Amino acid sequence: MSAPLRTSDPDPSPSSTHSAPDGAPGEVPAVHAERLRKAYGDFAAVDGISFTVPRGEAFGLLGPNGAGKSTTMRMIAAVSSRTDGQLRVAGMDPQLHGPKIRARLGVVPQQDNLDEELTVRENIIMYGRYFGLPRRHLFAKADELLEFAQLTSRARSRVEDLSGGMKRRLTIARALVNDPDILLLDEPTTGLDPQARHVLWDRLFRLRERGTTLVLTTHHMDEAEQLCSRLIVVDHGQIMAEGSPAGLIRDHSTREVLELRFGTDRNAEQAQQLNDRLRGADVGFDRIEVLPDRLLVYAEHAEAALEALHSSDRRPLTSLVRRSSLEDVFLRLTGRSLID
Ligand SMILES: Nc1ncnc2c1ncn2[C@@H]1O[C@H](COP(=O)(O)OP(=O)(O)OP(=O)(O)O)[C@@H](O)[C@H]1O
Repeated sequence: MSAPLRTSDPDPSPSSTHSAPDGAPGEVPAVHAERLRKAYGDFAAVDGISFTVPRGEAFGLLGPNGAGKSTTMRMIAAVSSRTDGQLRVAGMDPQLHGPKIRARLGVVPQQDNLDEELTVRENIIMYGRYFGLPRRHLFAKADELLEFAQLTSRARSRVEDLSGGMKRRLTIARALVNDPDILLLDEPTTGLDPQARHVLWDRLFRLRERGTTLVLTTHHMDEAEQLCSRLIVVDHGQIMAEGSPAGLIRDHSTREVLELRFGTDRNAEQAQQLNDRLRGADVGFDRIEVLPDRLLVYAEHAEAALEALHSSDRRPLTSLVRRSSLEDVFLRLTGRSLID
């Protein structure tokens, strides 16, 4: 579905010639940002971030509300100008080549902006007309995309009759009408139920397999883990860490976590005593985080840590052993939870 990004793209901007910092030699990265900054008055929503997305990658911006993810996406989509730094999309400067860049992008905004008056199929066709696609091509394309989005049986339905998951799939199908090299997705599954999210992840995974570059924002760690080959963790407009989901977990957390609940009033007081006890145990203990409703014990061997506690008189009300996740990485890096 994706046409390759070519190094020979005509681009009159002298500042847009640069070598690819990542990916195969000679390949222009899908996105390249250097000390990218966006300020509103004195407030820096994006505060000097640098990253490269080689083509074909599924790249994520993971961070809490207000981290600056959407602002970054708007600059990539060439609908918002940067205050400072460099940005290239398919080798082009969004401030100089907005229309050319937009022709090669698919954009899935945070809020669905489908035309509620039109049918499902008409939404795709109308959108395709903005790109000047020929009518006959567009009809065939709409049918292909409806099938991809598993909406063929709803082609004649009005948008207002669709479920939230179906609307999201239609927004993605519509964004693919111009065969984009790069698909930008802002919070693709926020607000959807678990089943709808999995259907959507499956569709996005297929796009990734076809070579479409995916750039997505999310504050859901499971989404980042499912979809992204690499991601940046963003907070207060800055990059806290960068890597693959597995690499980030390896670098910033223990292998396992033991979650303990002693009761709301007792969690904090238990933490210090447990800390002292686990320091002396051979369980690969790192630290304890106190959350309002539970303690998180970071240890390489959480089951063994639990056993060490069972031999004491400090019995938790509930206990759970799990693998470390990106949520733990975020907590480690920022001292805060991803979901407020
Ligand atoms: N037009 C604007 N004027 C002033 N401040 C803005 C504007 N747009 C965004 N901001 C601020 O910039 C910061 C980053 O916002 P942004 O929407 O990029 O965050 P986000 O990480 O995408 O979070 P969310 O998931 O909630 O959208 C926020 O503090 C927001 O209030």
